[in-house]
Amino acid sequence: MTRYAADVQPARRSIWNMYKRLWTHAGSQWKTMLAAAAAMIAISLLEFAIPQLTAYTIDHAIPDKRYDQLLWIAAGILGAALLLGLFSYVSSHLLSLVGLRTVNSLRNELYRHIQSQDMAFFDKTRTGDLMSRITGDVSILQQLVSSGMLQIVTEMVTFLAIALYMLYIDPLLTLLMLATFPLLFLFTRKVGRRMRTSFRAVQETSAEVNSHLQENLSGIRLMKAYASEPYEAERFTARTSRNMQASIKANRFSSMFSPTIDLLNYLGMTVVLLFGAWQAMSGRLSIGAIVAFLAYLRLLQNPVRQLSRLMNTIQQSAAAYERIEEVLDTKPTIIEKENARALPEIQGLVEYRHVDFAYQTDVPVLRDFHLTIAPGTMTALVGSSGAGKSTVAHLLSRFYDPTQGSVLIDGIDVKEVQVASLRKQLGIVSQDIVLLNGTIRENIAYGKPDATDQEVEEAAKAAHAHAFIQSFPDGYQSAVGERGVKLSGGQKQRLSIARAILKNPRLIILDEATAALDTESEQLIQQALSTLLAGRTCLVIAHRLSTIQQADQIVVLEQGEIIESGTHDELLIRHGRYRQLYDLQFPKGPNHSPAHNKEPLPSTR
Ligand SMILES: Nc1ncnc2c1ncn2[C@@H]1O[C@H](COP(=O)(O)OP(=O)(O)OP(=O)(O)O)[C@@H](O)[C@H]1O
Repeated sequence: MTRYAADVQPARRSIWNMYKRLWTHAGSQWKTMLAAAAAMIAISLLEFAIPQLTAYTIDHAIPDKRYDQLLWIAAGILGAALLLGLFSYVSSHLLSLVGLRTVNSLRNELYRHIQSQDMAFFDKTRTGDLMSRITGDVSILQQLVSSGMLQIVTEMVTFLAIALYMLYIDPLLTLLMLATFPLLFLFTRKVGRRMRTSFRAVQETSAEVNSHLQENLSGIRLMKAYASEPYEAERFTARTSRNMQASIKANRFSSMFSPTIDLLNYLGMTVVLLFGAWQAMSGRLSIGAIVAFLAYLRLLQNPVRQLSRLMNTIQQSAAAYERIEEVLDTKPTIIEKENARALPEIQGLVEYRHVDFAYQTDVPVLRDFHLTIAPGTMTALVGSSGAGKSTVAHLLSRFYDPTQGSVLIDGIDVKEVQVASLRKQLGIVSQDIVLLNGTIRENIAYGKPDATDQEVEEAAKAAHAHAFIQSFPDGYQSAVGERGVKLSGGQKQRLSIARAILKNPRLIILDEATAALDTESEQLIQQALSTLLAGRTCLVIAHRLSTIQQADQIVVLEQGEIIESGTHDELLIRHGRYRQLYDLQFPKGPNHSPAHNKEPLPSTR
């Protein structure tokens, strides 16, 4: 299971941290909380008043045969009951309001924090696990805020008030009764810890189920293509079983809790009854007083019972909070400098200065990578799979930072500028095309949300996408399903090119698609790319050499090192690795290759 922070906080500290964090989100609602607290105090007062009326009836109204008072007493009890109902409604409504708002605010903080993480974080984190932290774990905290935060305080106040009153009435009896409370405290502490561990296991296994589900459903085509449904069902069942076992264990603890508290409470009641009866027999206590005392005892035990029930919520919340805090404690390594300035409008000079890079510290991916790309020219990176081509592009977008050396745009180190100002000026067309749920228009305008309809249409025309978009009944307003399943591969690519054309960046990173398309679609895409690349600085990660022959510079990369570079013609003459790759792709020369039926990317010089 993923642990993000160095380690999990010790038990008590994380409860304290949890309250502190919740307070930062709930603090602004202090007025609502105050109103809820007032309603809860009113409830306590009314609960205190009702036994007083009972005691009065038994001790005075009945012996004195005060028929005239019965109606008043009944009215008093009913009135108090009505008010009790009203205040209960008010307090529970206000508390759930505070809970929902707090949790909403915490969820948004968590989302923003996750968004601010660097790519290295997302490389090692499962999406389903994050989703379950943002949804499931945060929701668990809502229960605590709604029913717990304030209730804890009011129950304690009620407890103290009643205990003081009883001490005043009969100190000895009260002390005897309170003797069971240390036992309660010890029990709660001991079981509480074990409860938290078992709740944590429940939440972790449930995150496992979520992750598995998320990965499985988004790979549903693969699963069906390989007819692996029974295998996947079995793997899913294994995860749900682990979750069920963990829940059963956690339930065993929480089910044990209430009966034990009740047993200890009955112990207290037995003491009161026996001692009180003995005192009444010796004439030191009235019957009414014993009845009232027993009623108060119930009231005194109520907060204890509530607190013990709350213990469940607190431990479950603490376990959930630990998982939330682990994410909140992670610090991105790609951090903007405090005085970072916005990257000025770029001309397009790109320099890699002696760059070393590793995803994991012990596996170097780029070694002394040194490259200059002049403004408005096209540089193509070629090399075997895994040579480090995409990594070179990632460093330019500052998805990662070099371990040595630097990456500069127009002479400015990308580490010195605000990340957003850098990425706003980059256009990335990747082979892994992501279309978001929304309309075609929204997808094209993703990099420029304020674009006019005309601008969107022009970009689509330039990307040869306008015709197919118009053929849909809803045109630009057509919805694109999850990952654009309603579009063909070539159509998706043209949409992503239209998106980049509309953004109009000076610098383009093009991760060429490897998947072969039919000739017509391929030609349309190459034409769209010609429009996109013309006049801009382009870094092309090339898989097919047919498309880059006009590049101003071709860089051959092997195992993270540049082994040769030059123009297509220069490299062919050199008879090195490029020539080797070229001969592999075009065994009988480019004109005989089926792959060559494509328009080469333009020279941008
Ligand atoms: N996110 C990552 N975390 C760890 N290692 C990675 C990550 N991305 C790539 N690598 C490793 O870095 C090396 C270079 O990968 P890169 O994707 O840059 O190669 P590439 O030349 O673009 O390959 P391809 O042509 O197959 O796309 C590979 O060994 C790869 O396994």
